[in-house]
Amino acid sequence: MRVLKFGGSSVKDADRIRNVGNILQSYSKKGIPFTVVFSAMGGITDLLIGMATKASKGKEDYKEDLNHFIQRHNDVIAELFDNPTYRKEVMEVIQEQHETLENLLYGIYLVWEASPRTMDYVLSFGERYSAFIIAKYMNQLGVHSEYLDARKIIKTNRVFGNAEVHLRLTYQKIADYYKNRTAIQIVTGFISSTKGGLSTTLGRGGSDYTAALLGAGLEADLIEIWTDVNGVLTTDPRRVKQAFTIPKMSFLEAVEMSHFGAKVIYAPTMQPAMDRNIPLVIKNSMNPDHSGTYISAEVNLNDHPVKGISAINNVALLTLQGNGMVGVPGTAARLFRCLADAGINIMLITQGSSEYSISFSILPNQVRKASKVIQEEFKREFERNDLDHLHIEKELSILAIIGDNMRFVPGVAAKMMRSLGNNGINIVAIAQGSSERNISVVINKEDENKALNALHEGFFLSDIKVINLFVVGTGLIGSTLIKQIHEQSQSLLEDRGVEIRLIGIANSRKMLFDEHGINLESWEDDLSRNGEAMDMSLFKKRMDDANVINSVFVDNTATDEISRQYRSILAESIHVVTPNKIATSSSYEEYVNLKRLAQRNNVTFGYETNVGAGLPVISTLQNLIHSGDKIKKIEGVLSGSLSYIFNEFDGTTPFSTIVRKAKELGFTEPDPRIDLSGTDVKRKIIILSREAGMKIEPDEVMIESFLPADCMEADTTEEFFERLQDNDAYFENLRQEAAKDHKKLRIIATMENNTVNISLQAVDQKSPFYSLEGSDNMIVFTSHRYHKRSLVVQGPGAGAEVTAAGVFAEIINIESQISPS
Ligand SMILES: NC(=O)C1=CN([C@@H]2O[C@H](COP(=O)(O)OP(=O)(O)OC[C@H]3O[C@@H](n4cnc5c(N)ncnc54)[C@H](O)[C@@H]3O)[C@@H](O)[C@H]2O)C=CC1
Ligand SMILES: N[C@@H](CC=O)C(=O)O
Repeated sequence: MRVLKFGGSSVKDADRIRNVGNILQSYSKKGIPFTVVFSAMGGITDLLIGMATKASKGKEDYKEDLNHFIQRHNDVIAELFDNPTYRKEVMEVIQEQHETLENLLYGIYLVWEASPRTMDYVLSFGERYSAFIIAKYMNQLGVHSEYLDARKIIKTNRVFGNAEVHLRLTYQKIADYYKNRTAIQIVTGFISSTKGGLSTTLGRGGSDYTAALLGAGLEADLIEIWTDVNGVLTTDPRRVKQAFTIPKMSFLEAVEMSHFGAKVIYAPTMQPAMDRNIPLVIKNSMNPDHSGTYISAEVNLNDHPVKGISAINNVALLTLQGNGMVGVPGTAARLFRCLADAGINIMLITQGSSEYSISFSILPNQVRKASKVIQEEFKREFERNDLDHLHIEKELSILAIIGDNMRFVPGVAAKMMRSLGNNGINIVAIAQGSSERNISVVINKEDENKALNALHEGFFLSDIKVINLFVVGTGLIGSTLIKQIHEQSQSLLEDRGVEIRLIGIANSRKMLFDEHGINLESWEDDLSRNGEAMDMSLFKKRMDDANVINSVFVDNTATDEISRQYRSILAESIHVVTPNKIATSSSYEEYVNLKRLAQRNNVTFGYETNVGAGLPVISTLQNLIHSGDKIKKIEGVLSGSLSYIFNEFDGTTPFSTIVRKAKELGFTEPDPRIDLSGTDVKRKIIILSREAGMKIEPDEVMIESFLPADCMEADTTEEFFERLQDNDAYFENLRQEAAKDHKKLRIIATMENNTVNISLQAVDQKSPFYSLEGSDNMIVFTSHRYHKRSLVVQGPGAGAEVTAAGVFAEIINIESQISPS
């Protein structure tokens, strides 16, 4: 025998009832013996409570609710019953019930009173209507069924509203009633009666309880709870899109999940089934082919250690602390006794072994009462300052990871903390029972979504890591980066299990957000058509509000308006990756602070492309330093554009034309004066010197300008080019002077003996810089370990493809940092 139970959502209208009818018909055809429990149609119980409450306050508009109630049922009957005989039969009975309910409510309205006893009777109408209508409908479908009012078989005490069942008597009555019955029994959920026949109700989760009682009384093989989701999910699917059905779980795991907000099953009411070891299955009436979740006593040691993650949204944490607690037996007992006496339910308790404080969480609406009873209980201790003030924190959430197998696996708690910590989520309190089936943390409510996603990714989706990008700057480097990500996204997913989602994008004019990911093909059109005006503080707010895990901010601009924001972005535990050199080459303090901030918040501050574009210059230097080497000298051609310009400058083409070409090829800065003035090289050598351990400020770099002064005085880029053209002869002269001695011109930056300088030099064939080509950079590190022969990094040091690829690589590398395993 199976017991099936359908909740209100499965029978909320005629369509849903037809759907349930099809399910039951197929069971009947397969010859599976079963009985079915029904809740009231979705929303009906609330409607009944509302109308009775209004009537008890003498409000006449209860009648509107009543009419709505009557109309909903009449409509369902009209839709379901095409057979006139059935329809007439049903309507006659229902009409009578309408009148009884109407009279009952009128009585409440007259006496201005609805006692819990009366209320239970009013509520019984909901289930009685639904089960009766469905029983008749099943007969119309040709399935021989009978309506069973559970008040005949479920007997309780007289605690109206939340009655306690006389189990033995009830089981006996169930067994007796079902003996020799051939028709399928269609039973009212939630309602019961006293031995004397007064209507009672079974409290929260009541229809599940009815199903469990029937299961136990009939010694059923299986109890099927039919709802509107595919079983118990790993977590709340409204918060975590990747949540999926847990195929199997133990009774105790189900109990833990239900305590922590999984609404699918109210496990305490399942006790009768658990006592008699009757498995349950949670299924979706809108998707009957889905196997749902099977819940039994069995614990499979091969199962994943964590089965589910649940959350209790909005709790308060109270902390009682003070020296007067240390080593004093009975403090905890007094605290929890006074709270229990006040009817305050405690959801989580934590106490450090120092015994200095006890923290516990309760619902926020109980804080005032809890505070009052604690003040009274510990009045003397507070007066004597043995206890500090009661500390109250609100706007918190409890998150719990749940699983039987956690107790066999070390490192689960560590993984939990790491997943949260890597996403900048502060843990206010931690609790783990010695059953090790549940580890709970208290966090700020505003972090709840992010935390659920971080944990879900950490425990269930370690095969796929999502990186959420916020990109500012869509010029040469920005647009090339997005193109590269688009081209590479499929293989990144397949080969590395990394999904890169572009959540926000902006240029100097517009910004656009989509938490599901901006289309990487049409982003340009979408941004210009649908984007809103760019405002960096709003961009940051949107980024904070999105509160997504593994967030990476990418600055592809050349402005300090954006780089000034890194501090606050890193402080929010958002990774920063940038080819923009302004922050790292500004004051030493800023450079150090940003690095520290990133470290403290466990995020990447990635600026490898600041020097040498896509070449591994900074990482090579960092590896030398981290492994204990000491840098004696850095010498380099650090500008890709200047390298290109001087490599091309052979007398056949004027200097200014080559500079224009360098800009067209994407080698120069957006403003080429930054390159030609030596500022870009200065920024790079500052960064390298700092990485090598030197505390250098920008004004300490000695730079020999090689540009005629009038060029630098140009107001616009175009004017700059014109003045450069006027000076073509000057540059040609410099070139010829060098060429006379078989030398080539190079801008070389040097750091040695705590001094840094940049100069235009004519180098001969013996110099490593002589044979550079294209936009080559060459950086020569001389160190304690590399003193006979230097370590050299050489290659193209500018250009959209190589630079964007360098930025891309830093983004991908963040994956290893977010990997929780
Ligand atoms: N071109 C190269 O080879 C290399 C460039 N870089 C760096 O890459 C960065 C980007 O260079 P490009 O793409 O060539 O520049 P670009 O001028 O082509 O693009 C800059 C982008 O930033 C946006 N932008 C400017 N100010 C903004 C603001 N206040 N708010 C929002 N967006 C703003 C612009 O709208 C534009 O989309 C620069 O910092 C440059 O130094 C670094 C290494 C190599
Ligand atoms: N403008 C820069 C580009 C890389 O930083 C250069 O010329 O090297």
